[in-house]
Amino acid sequence: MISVNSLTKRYGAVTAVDDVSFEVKPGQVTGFLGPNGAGKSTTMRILCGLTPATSGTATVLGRPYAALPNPGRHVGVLLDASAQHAGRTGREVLNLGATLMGIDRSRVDEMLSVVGLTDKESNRRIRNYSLGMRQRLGIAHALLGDPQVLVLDEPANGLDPAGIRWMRSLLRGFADEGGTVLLSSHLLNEIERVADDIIVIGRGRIVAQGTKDELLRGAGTTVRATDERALWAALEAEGIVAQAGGSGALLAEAEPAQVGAAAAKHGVALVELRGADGRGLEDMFLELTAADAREEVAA
Ligand SMILES: Nc1ncnc2c1ncn2[C@@H]1O[C@H](COP(=O)(O)OP(=O)(O)OP(=O)(O)O)[C@@H](O)[C@H]1O
Repeated sequence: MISVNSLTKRYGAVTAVDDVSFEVKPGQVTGFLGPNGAGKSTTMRILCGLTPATSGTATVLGRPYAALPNPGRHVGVLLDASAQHAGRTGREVLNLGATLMGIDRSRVDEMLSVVGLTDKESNRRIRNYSLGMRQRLGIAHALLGDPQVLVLDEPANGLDPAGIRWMRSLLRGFADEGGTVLLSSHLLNEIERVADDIIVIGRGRIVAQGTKDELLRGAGTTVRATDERALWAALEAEGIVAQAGGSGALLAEAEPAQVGAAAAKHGVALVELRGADGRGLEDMFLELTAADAREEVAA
């Protein structure tokens, strides 16, 4: 469990994180979504004790990260895959991690195989790794201590499509076994495909949070009948507001079950009944991104 309460971080005149609160539950993948510069990394750095907050609190498993005994055994962190010593081999980095955490070195081989780094690759120096290989090594490092919580900042960066798919199934499996996952990305599509819960951040503030279904579900119901006039009348009689949705369909401001019941009550045969397309999240995210892009151009 991760808990962030009224977290604020200011760098001089810049408020990178502005009164942010959210919870990340076990057994779920929570996507932390926001355009570049939204405050994702800063929030995660505070959560992992790398940056002090200006105000507010962030706890993992009920304590600030720094107060966890042997934190690597509880929280796997990947914030910057390129932050490892470039002159060390991947295997050396993992061996060092295992020693620091007091873990048997056999776990190193296990994790190398989980992330798909071959023996030969693991013995190369990190300066010769591609970004995708660095991400894989970072994930191996995060998983090394067999933690209950994973905090991953843009882990899919640099991975090829097969790598991204692999990462998704790894995170899904981790959460299905009861693990807690906080995963950041600036790509809606990436988050949409793996997350159960989504937190959207823009300019340091949370602009939306909820389950993926809640956020992606559009308001209302698309409904179509062979007799359009009868459908209008049935909805009106039941006090359901509707508007024309194009091609004979109506967009009703009610849940599909209510709309279906209204049609049945008035003997109207339906040919289509479904929740309206959820474009709300994408529109909101594009607005955030567009506003930031405009600012950058203007600067
Ligand atoms: N050390 C720092 N000093 C000054 N400003 C900073 C510092 N770190 C971050 N910022 C600013 O805080 C804001 C949030 O940055 P942050 O890196 O948290 O965003 P992000 O959502 O992780 O972006 P990205 O997707 O590009 O990684 C930005 O305006 C950034 O310039």
